[in-house]
Amino acid sequence: MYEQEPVKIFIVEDDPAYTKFLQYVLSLNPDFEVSTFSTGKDCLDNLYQKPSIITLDYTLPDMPGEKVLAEIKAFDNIQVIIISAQEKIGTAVELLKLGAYDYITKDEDTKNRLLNTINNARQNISLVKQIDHLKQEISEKYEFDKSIVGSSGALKKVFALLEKAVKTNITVSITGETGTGKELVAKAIHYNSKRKKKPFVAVNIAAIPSELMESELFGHEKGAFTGANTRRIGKFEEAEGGTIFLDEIGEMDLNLQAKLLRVIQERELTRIGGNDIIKLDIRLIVATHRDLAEEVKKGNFREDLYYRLLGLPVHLPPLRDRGNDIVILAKHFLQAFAKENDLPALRLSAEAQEKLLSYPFPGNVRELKSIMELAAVMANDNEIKADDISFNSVSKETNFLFEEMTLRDYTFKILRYYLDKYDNNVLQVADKLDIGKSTIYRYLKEMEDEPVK
Ligand SMILES: Nc1ncnc2c1ncn2[C@@H]1O[C@H](COP(=O)(O)OP(=O)(O)OP(=O)(O)O)[C@@H](O)[C@H]1O
Repeated sequence: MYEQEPVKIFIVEDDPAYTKFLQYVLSLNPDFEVSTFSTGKDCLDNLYQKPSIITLDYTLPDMPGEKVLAEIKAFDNIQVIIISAQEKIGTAVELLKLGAYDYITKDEDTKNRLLNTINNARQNISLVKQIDHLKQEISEKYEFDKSIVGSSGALKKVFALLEKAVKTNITVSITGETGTGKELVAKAIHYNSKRKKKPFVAVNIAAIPSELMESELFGHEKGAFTGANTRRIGKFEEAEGGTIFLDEIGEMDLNLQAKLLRVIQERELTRIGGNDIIKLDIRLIVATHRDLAEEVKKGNFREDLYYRLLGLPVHLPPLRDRGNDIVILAKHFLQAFAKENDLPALRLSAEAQEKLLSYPFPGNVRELKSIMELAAVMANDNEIKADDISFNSVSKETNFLFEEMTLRDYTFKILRYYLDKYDNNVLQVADKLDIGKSTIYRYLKEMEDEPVK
């Protein structure tokens, strides 16, 4: 957790004897590189040396302590430890408010307290650096064209909408089958927007029991209901300043829909069991695999909420409608998998590509990703062959059942498939399906009267 390089510390102190004492205390740790200054001005003039920590005597001859502190903090986020001859709680509180890291009085315990405080400050510096680094990494990771792979016309339309979405605070409603990248798109919007330094909070409405959902979203006060032993901050408050992503919004029960509507209309909430009104500054992104307009018609979704949430609608097409994106994504996942696992680069043979292109991917991009990872493991050399690609049986079944038709329509579909396959040879088809010829003719007549969807 500690940085490897020496920690640069400035001692700012006008009493030469105390300077010597502090210098001695800090020299006990070989990681510290200490410089001393006897005036505020001297310290400020040397900030370009970028110290990590400054111990600042509160009463300097040339400038008031608060002023030196304010100028240091304005220069950079340096940890300042105030060292003062008197213990004045009011002053200490003021200085902490101004951004001082700690306040230590000159007494016999100064040595231990100082070393402790410096150690804590070092951890703090290291954490702040790590967080900055991670934030930077995340926003690079979510650059649109780096994170959302594909170049089909269908996806280009999505990119154009995303470019618009990031410029404003408009609510975005994302639709698409499972695994089409709805959450990925929501994150990409957040990390490319002005809110990127603030939290992105995702809530899957389908994953939380409805009786817990209100408290999950809006929080509760201590004692609001049996079991509410402490105050709890809800996801909306957690996302303050940032983005809240409500996944599977179509699964929210009607009761809560009314409460959600109020919160987004007013942009404020009250925790369960509380009275305080909490103002919200959040961006809302919702997603669903359902046709919400249809759910409104069926009475499962409030119409007023539907219009509130619609905002900028972004539809993610199923993978089977994205043409060559299947191959581009397959190669992308192979490359990522090889990199993660220190494997040599993996090629995708022409037959393997063909096999992928002929499959309808009911699980969309998520399914393609796991298929490619398995293929990378199964491959005998650096080339993925058609045989290395296996569509798991669950998917085959779902694929077959995917369109959710009536049994009658399934029968017709199967019949049409076999007739195509056997060049309309009714005798052969009757044999394969183990039904009579006349049954086939009867079905064909029915199909003519009412064509298969
Ligand atoms: N265009 C894409 N480029 C790269 N990776 C993608 C793309 N689309 C989806 N993925 C990856 O596929 C997986 C599934 O995506 P995601 O979880 O965003 O889908 P979803 O639509 O939210 O799924 P669900 O509806 O089941 O929650 C993730 O690992 C995601 O990173």
